Amino acid sequence: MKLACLQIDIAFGDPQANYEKAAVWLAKASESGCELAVLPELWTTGYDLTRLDVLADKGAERAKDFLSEQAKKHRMHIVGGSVANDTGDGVKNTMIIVDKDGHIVHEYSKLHLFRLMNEEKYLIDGDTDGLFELDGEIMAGFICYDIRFPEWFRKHVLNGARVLFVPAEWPLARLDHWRTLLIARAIENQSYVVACNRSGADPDNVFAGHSLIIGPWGEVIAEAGEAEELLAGDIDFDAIDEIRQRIPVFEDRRPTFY
Ligand SMILES: NC(=O)CCC(=O)C(=O)O
Repeated sequence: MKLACLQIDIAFGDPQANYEKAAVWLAKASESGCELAVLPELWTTGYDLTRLDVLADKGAERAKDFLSEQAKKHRMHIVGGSVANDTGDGVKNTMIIVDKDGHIVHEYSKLHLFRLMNEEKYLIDGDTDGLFELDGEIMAGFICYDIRFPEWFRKHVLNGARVLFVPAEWPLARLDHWRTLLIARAIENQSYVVACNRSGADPDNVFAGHSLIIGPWGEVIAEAGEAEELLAGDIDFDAIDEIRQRIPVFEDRRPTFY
C-alpha cells in the first residue's frame, strides 16, 4: 500500500485557509498514486486553544463532510489527522478516519492530554480506543503525546493492529524524543508506524516536521525534513509476518508476570 503523510504548515486559528490547503495536498497525494493519506493533529485550527469557543467544529461535522467528499473524489482512504470537535460537553481532539468510498470508519479522541501545551485547560479527553479496519487490515490511530504511553500502543497491537498512525503537532525542541519514541513503538510492536507531524510555527512553538514512515524492524522507510513536504512510502504487510516469525515476541510474552 502506498501512503503519504501531508506534512503541512497550519494557519493559526484559520480553518478556511487550512481546508483550502488540505484540499490541494490531498489532490497531490492522489496524483502521486497514494492509496491512503494522513493529515497532522489539529490541522483545521492549530493550537489556537483560547478561541476554541468560536473555532471548534460542532460534532466535527464540517471535517467529516470534507474528508468524506475528498476521499470519494480521490478514491483514497484518509486518516484525517485530528480536529477540535465541539461535543456539546466539551471540546475533544478527534481523529476521523474515512475509507475511499467516503464512509466514516472510526473516530478516536486523544486519550492523553498534554499539559505542556495547556490541553487539559481547554480540551476533554477521549474514552474510546483507536482501532479500525481498512482493506481488511486492522490498524490503529494515536495522537501525538500518546506515543509516550507504550501500554496504549501495546493494547491495540494485542487486539490485532499492525499499522499505527500518529498525527502530531510535535515541537522541534523535542525532535530527538519524537524520533526515538516512534522507532521504539515500531520495534517493540513489530508494526508499521506512520507519523505525520506539521511544519512551521505558531505563537508558542516551532514544530519539528520530520514525519516518519517506519517499518516493523524499526527501519526508517521515509523521513521528511522540517519544511512542508508530501512524504510518501510503501508498506508491505508480508514483512510484518516475516519479522514476527524471526523474533516471536508475541509468543514469548509472559503476561502472568505483568
Ligand atoms: N501535541 C502534543 O501532544 C505534543 C506532545 C509533545 O510535544 C511531547 O513532548 O510529548
